[in-house]
Amino acid sequence: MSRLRIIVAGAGGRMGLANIAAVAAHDAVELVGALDRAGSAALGKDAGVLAGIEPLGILVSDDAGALLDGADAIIDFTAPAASVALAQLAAKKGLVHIIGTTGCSADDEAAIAAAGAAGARIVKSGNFSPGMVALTVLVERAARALGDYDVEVLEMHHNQKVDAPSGTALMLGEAAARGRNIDLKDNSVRVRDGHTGPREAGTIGFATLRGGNVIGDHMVILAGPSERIELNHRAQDRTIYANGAIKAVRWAVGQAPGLYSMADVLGLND
Ligand SMILES: NC(=O)C1=CN([C@@H]2O[C@H](COP(=O)(O)OP(=O)(O)OC[C@H]3O[C@@H](n4cnc5c(N)ncnc54)[C@H](OP(=O)(O)O)[C@@H]3O)[C@@H](O)[C@H]2O)C=CC1
Ligand SMILES: O=C(O)C1=N[C@H](C(=O)O)C[C@H](O)C1
Repeated sequence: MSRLRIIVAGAGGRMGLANIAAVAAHDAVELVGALDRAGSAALGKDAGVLAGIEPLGILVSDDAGALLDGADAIIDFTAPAASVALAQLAAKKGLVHIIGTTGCSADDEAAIAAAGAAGARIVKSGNFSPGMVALTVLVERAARALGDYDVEVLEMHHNQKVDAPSGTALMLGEAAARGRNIDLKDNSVRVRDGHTGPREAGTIGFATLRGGNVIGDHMVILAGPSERIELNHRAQDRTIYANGAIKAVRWAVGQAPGLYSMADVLGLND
């Protein structure tokens, strides 16, 4: 079987570099293009050299339209505006679009869903690590079983991260909210400052730490009257996300157009 042809967007970014290296190392896929924004320092450079592996003969370009004609899939960990624009292109060309970008607004999410309805095969997740997706299942069950415990989600990332809470923290919050049959957006406390008063029962709290080069640490705490359960995940290498994105590409090529999650890829919604 021929290898799936992949374009990596945000090629010069932290995840772009990890995605290039992971695609180059995988037998079932091949890198056919590398994209970055107009004006990026990565433009014109060899994607393999940028990623610290052998030269691949693929130069980073800002011409998405031209590159996508020869591709089956885009792996995109960039920024919300870029992901929306790529989703619209993917819809026109019927491509697989893997979106790891976090910090999307409600309007961005609606535009991405519309691109799925219009012909793209999109897998979007705040975290592509299979371990993290498994953790969301545990969190949902624990939040259901311990219905009166206080749920707090704590995350720490590197000092260059631009959105908060992390996409993963929000996924974990959504999982806890599902376990409680409540709507996260009406029951979350995203920041605390000043004289806040006592904690409101039933809410899901978030706390955000930033520093150093932490790849991604998340903890869900369920605090009860005389005990505390801590469900922890620590990413040790961005390869875990990149390999999850490749798994999603391989799954999505066989699906009808639409918007899917990593839980769909792993068969957790069957
Ligand atoms: N779902 C998951 O598993 C994971 C998700 N992420 C998410 O992925 C995203 C990227 O993270 P990270 O790699 O650390 O960030 P970086 O800032 O290192 O990389 C982002 C890349 O996207 C490029 N970019 C920014 N804006 C645009 C645009 N409008 N058009 C095209 N390219 C653009 C940047 O170019 P330039 O630098 O030139 O501005 C850069 O190359 C974040 O949202 C992060 O939260 C990260 C890890 C895992
Ligand atoms: O920006 C990052 O680095 C990460 N972003 C994702 C998020 O917002 O949860 C996933 C991972 O935690 C790393």
